[in-house]
Amino acid sequence: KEKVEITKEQQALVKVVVEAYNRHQIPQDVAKKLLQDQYSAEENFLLLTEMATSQVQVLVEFTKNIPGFLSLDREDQIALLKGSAVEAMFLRSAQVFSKKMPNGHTEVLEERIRKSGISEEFMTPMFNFYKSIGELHMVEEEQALLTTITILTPDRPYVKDQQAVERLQETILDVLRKMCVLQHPQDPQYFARLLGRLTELRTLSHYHAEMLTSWRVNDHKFTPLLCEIWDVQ
Ligand SMILES: O=C(NC1CCCCC1)[C@H](C1CCCCC1)n1c(-c2ccc(-c3nnn[nH]3)cc2)nc2ccccc21
Repeated sequence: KEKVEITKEQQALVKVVVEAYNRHQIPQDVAKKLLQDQYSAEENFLLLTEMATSQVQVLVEFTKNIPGFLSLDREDQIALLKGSAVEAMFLRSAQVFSKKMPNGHTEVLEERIRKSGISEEFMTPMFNFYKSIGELHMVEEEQALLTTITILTPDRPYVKDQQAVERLQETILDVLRKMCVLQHPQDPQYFARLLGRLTELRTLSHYHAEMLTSWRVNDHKFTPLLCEIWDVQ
């Protein structure tokens, strides 16, 4: 039985990433807001674009704390941010949805999202993903490292030096693998299941452009930042 241990520098890396991940989190208030009131499709679409815009800004700040990210080619940094923004948004949404809430609140939140204005056909894949993330009961280190692995995906469009990104991603994968073994000794497949969610996440994000245009609102207005990142308008 191999003795798995996390080295001193791996511990330091996790600390930096988790602190940055927690520091750069948009206020949890989107769930609270949704639980407080029922909004019209127009108001919900506006809320989504506001939350998504602030999350992209937060993501940019977060990546500055990923060891090695700022040493990448500057255009590659942009390509990685652009390529992972939608996945990071759904991953964050899944984490917000899976947060422990008082009895019945998750059901209300689900209902509010189902009635928010998104077209019905996307509900199943979206909630299947949210529930599959929830079932993992990820600790915050796993959430932060999984988001980092998503950002450091070498085969995003327009990335020139894929090897450099691969090296950074492998560093994170290695420490996440060890953490999973230590955190879930009874479940040797846990790390593999965690990575399997990234495949589900990529599939879900393929629907994104269609999801946006399918919102039952008269005018799909986006912020300039979202036009850049989401390739809309
Ligand atoms: O605000 C939100 N998500 C933010 C969470 C934090 C990071 C940035 C995004 C939206 C809510 C907006 C208002 C109407 C209800 C959904 N949201 C979504 C969600 C729904 C549809 C699309 C989408 N994408 N393209 N078309 N529709 C994206 C995300 N899933 C959520 C699960 C839990 C809590 C909020 C959730």
